[in-house]
Amino acid sequence: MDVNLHTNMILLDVSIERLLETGEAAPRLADVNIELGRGEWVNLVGVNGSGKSTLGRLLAGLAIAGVRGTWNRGFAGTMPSPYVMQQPDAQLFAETPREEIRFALEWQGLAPEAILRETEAILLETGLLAIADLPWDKLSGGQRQLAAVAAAAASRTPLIVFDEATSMLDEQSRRGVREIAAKLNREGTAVVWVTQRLQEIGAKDRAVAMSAGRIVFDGSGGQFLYGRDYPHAVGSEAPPCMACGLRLPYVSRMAIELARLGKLKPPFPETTADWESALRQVAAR
Ligand SMILES: Nc1ncnc2c1ncn2[C@@H]1O[C@H](COP(=O)(O)OP(=O)(O)OP(=O)(O)O)[C@@H](O)[C@H]1O
Repeated sequence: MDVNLHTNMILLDVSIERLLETGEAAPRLADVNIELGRGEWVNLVGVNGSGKSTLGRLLAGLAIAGVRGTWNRGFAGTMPSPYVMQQPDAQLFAETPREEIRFALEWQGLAPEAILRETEAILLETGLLAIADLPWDKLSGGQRQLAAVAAAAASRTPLIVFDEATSMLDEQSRRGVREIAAKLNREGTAVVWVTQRLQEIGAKDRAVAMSAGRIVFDGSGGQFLYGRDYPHAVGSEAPPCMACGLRLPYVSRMAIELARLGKLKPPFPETTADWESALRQVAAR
């Protein structure tokens, strides 16, 4: 057995340079240090061009030229992990959702009956059964992305990287993809979730933020939005989120303002139901 399978994935001082049009070298990744545990969920955030996709691809084990540093993919093994991108079309191999999922299962060398059984179960679970045999051009972008994610999930790898996989989707498809990722994670798959949607990150979830190729923050979602003292207090200085050029989500700005007025104390509500009850209390005071 591979002794690495129970160890964390580790990148130490990893850098990649890129050449600018002027001929100068600029960092694509600079001195990146990160550790990822088996079954962990990591949110990777940062402004456009900050290096999220490059790091995501590296964590997925995809080859990138010119990488320097040390890395060990530990529990993720030596084979590349599925890397789900924004645009589904570049990652679809087969002609229909059913074939796409069957291919992923065939790669694992399952027996034909097991492939048939699993394919049906996955199609049913992901809500793709009714459109399982339609060609891609008869499906919406959201349905094609769901099929790509279902196939990635079928491959049962210890890690999946989602690179802004829901950014082009409507709310229903977005929820569908997110649910598949959450289920995989509950079952033990580590997930790297690259996103620009900060409202997706829970206060206790791990957030890793990048800026100009560097990791500039690695901590909880709450600390990223409200400062290092969260949930005990809200920092008076710009939180790490703003320091790396991202806008605070609307609800976070509202929470900070209510805290400043003395009407709300951290930890702040997270679900819609908790917000409704908190706002009722604020209004009643
Ligand atoms: N194949 C490549 N060769 C050279 N430079 C690249 C390559 N791909 C990306 N870059 C550059 O590396 C930097 C980081 O890009 P990357 O795509 O990793 O960032 P990102 O945070 O994912 O951005 P976005 O949100 O726009 O996808 C950018 O300056 C980008 O222009």
